Amino acid sequence: MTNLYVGIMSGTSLDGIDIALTRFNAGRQAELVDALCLPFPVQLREELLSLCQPGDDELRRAGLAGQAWARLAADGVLRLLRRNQLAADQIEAIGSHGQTLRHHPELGFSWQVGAPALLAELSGIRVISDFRSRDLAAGGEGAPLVPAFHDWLLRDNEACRTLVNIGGFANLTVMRPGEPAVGFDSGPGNVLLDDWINLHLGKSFDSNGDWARSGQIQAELLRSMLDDPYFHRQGPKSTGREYFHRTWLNARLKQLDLAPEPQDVQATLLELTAQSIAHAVRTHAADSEGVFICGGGANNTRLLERLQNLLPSITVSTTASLGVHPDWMEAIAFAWLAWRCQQGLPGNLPDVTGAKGARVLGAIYPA
Ligand SMILES: Nc1ncnc2c1ncn2[C@@H]1O[C@H](COP(=O)(O)OP(=O)(O)OP(=O)(O)O)[C@@H](O)[C@H]1O
Ligand SMILES: CC(=O)N[C@H]1[C@@H]2OC[C@@H](O2)[C@@H](O)[C@@H]1O[C@H](C)C(=O)O
Repeated sequence: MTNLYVGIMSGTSLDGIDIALTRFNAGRQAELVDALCLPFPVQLREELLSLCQPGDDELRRAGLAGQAWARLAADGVLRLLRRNQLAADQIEAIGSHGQTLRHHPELGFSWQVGAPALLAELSGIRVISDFRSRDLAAGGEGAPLVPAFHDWLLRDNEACRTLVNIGGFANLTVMRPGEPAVGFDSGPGNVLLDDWINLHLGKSFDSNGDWARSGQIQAELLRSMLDDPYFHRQGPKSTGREYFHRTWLNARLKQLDLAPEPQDVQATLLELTAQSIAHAVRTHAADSEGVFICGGGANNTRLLERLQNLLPSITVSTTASLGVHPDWMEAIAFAWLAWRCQQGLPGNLPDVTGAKGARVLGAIYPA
């Protein structure tokens, strides 16, 4: 056994496919051997984004987009193997999340495309996929799943520690000594920020939060957004593009009869992300010795500054200070979920997702 696993994640930001080659051992260690990110070709990104909303001929288009996703992922896996001089049969399994097109825990399903059988065929490696549906079948949200990995790898037995993954959406993991971990999606992370800057400046994201920094926070708009019941609901809870989207923002601008400068809206959206995370930390993790950020949002210096400001008594840093590169945490987590499945071990935390019990997650597509 090589204990080598590949984790593949492409999240709700739709920026690209993250692939992490990882070695696990029973000593609760995850060694990141190598990783890469494959940006989506523009057409595939647009198609996947469009498939996140109801549209024409969706089933055929989703079938094709899933295959294109698998071909791109397989190229990345093979590239990673080549540059590490590894053969396919040296990899125990790939853990592939796929691309979420719909997340409806209230209806009992969460749907990811990513043609896992094709990925197994093209890579010659066993693929484990469809990680969310067993948790949903057991009455859970099917998300967030990464808290189980955070808990396995980064729990501190002496002090309360909080991890926040800021991707398209943001999720929290609170680990308090002697207690089960708490975790949930706090709300939007970068998704509204990316959409707004794309609409006004044609950029895919607001590098370092510089554009947001140039604007003025609009108090009335911020209050109206923070009033949304999602932020006040108790967990288990998870969310997605079905709920927080451009129309959600536009409805508030319209209702308040506001037409702020675009950079003021960007500043307010960044503040929404920061305040919703800070609220979740204050409510569930006020005694944390530290808040550690991972995901693409860890690169947004303005967002980190605002979080530190809103949480003056807690040190805010990134998971780099815990030895895990913030950009690869989620991909490593999906390698870990494959490792758990291979061993017949549960991948979910029922206290986090709300499932009736711990379940082995994933469907296996042999090599
Ligand atoms: N230098 C940067 N400055 C500001 N924001 C950044 C920077 N780098 C990345 N980001 C943000 O991070 C996002 C990507 O984050 P990530 O890859 O963690 O998302 P994801 O995995 O798609 O999302 P999710 O965790 O919701 O599934 C980008 O869309 C962008 O908004
Ligand atoms: C349905 C879905 O794809 N949800 C993502 C999304 O991105 C962040 C947050 O919303 C989280 O719930 C989840 O991803 C991570 C990997 C998770 O399940 O932990």
